[in-house]
Amino acid sequence: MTPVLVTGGAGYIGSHACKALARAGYQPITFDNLLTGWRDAVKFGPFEEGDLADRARLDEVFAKHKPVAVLHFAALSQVGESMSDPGLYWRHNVLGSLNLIEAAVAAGCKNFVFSSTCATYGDQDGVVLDEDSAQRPINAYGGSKRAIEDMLTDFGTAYGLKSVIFRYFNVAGADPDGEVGEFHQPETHLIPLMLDAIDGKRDALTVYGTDYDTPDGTCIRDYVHVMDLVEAHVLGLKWLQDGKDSEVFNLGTGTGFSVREVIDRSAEVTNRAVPVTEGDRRPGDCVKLVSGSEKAKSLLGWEPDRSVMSQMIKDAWRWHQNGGYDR
Ligand SMILES: NC(=O)c1ccc[n+]([C@@H]2O[C@H](COP(=O)([O-])OP(=O)(O)OC[C@H]3O[C@@H](n4cnc5c(N)ncnc54)[C@H](O)[C@@H]3O)[C@@H](O)[C@H]2O)c1
Ligand SMILES: O=c1ccn([C@@H]2O[C@H](COP(=O)(O)OP(=O)(O)O[C@H]3O[C@H](CO)[C@H](O)[C@H](O)[C@H]3O)[C@@H](O)[C@H]2O)c(=O)[nH]1
Repeated sequence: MTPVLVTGGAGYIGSHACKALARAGYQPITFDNLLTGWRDAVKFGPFEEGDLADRARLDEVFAKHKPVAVLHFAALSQVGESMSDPGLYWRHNVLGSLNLIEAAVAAGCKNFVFSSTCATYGDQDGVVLDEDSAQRPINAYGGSKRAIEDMLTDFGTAYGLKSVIFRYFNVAGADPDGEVGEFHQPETHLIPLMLDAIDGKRDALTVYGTDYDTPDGTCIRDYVHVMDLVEAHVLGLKWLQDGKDSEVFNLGTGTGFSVREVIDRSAEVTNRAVPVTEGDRRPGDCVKLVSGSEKAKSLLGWEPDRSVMSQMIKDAWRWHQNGGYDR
């Protein structure tokens, strides 16, 4: 099996990626410090505990496994936290990624797949965002991710590092087999918080802002199923292995859902009421983020067939009721 290094493989998206990679005939080697991830989520290949800040440990892992590519998911990724503690995000995400990129180049591993985000676009007056849209992040999380994108471009020019950069929109859902799923502690994402409220694990879901300039006053996002998202990564990896050029791809569906629409759909899918309270806007939130994602479909042949809102909620609900990890 072809070894690939997966940073953040113990986290939500990384663990699903490891499953997809193993299915596609790769050996996913998880490199993770378990800061927000789970040892029990590492099920599809070897585990190497380590921190991106530790260059010697990275060198050791590259030398041991000789991966042909890196898939880099490890990061801090909470918009609100990045507003209140920007230094943490710049240090952790940017310096950690610099260490990783330098270690990859030093080890002669020249294929790199990177988890970027629609947060790099910032607020752009409700336009559909495609890969050529300007990047004007309004929070330190998005700023840190844009900086890493720039770093990959510079290392490409200097050392021939080839990269596929994926700008994810909002990732949701879980592995339908229930082997892995979304489990953050604390949780900050809309759908799992809503399922907690439905289930009585929290009193209510707080809607962050009801006075936005949108049809129902709540923010709009483009939700993509985690299983579809990780399939794009397998395609991105093959793209690089085929010797193709560095590329940037959005991963979303092109359809926006407001917070209220997601709440209504969840009530339908679970057949339960969603306890809701209305709260203030959350600092750093964009009004509307919707993807132009034709490029991934046309160049990579990506087919996001599970990214239907009711399916994402259904899969998340199943995991919510039966899943979870012990460390
Ligand atoms: N969830 C989303 O909707 C979304 C949207 C856009 C982009 N992303 C990006 O996707 C990636 C994965 O997100 P996720 O939701 O799976 O997050 P997650 O928190 O579940 O997973 C991140 C993993 O990285 C590990 N990690 C963090 N810092 C590390 C370090 N310094 N060294 C080693 N391991 C470290 C954590 O322990 C965790 O297992 C992130 O880069 C995030 O920015 C996520
Ligand atoms: O309790 C909550 C949680 C969220 N929301 C709202 O629901 C929407 C989605 O919020 P999430 O926290 O689920 O997702 P974000 O859009 O903030 O963040 C996601 O997209 C970002 C890009 O904007 C980053 O990439 C990040 O990693 C990823 O989780 C936002 O309008 C948010 O204000 C609420 O109303 N109440």
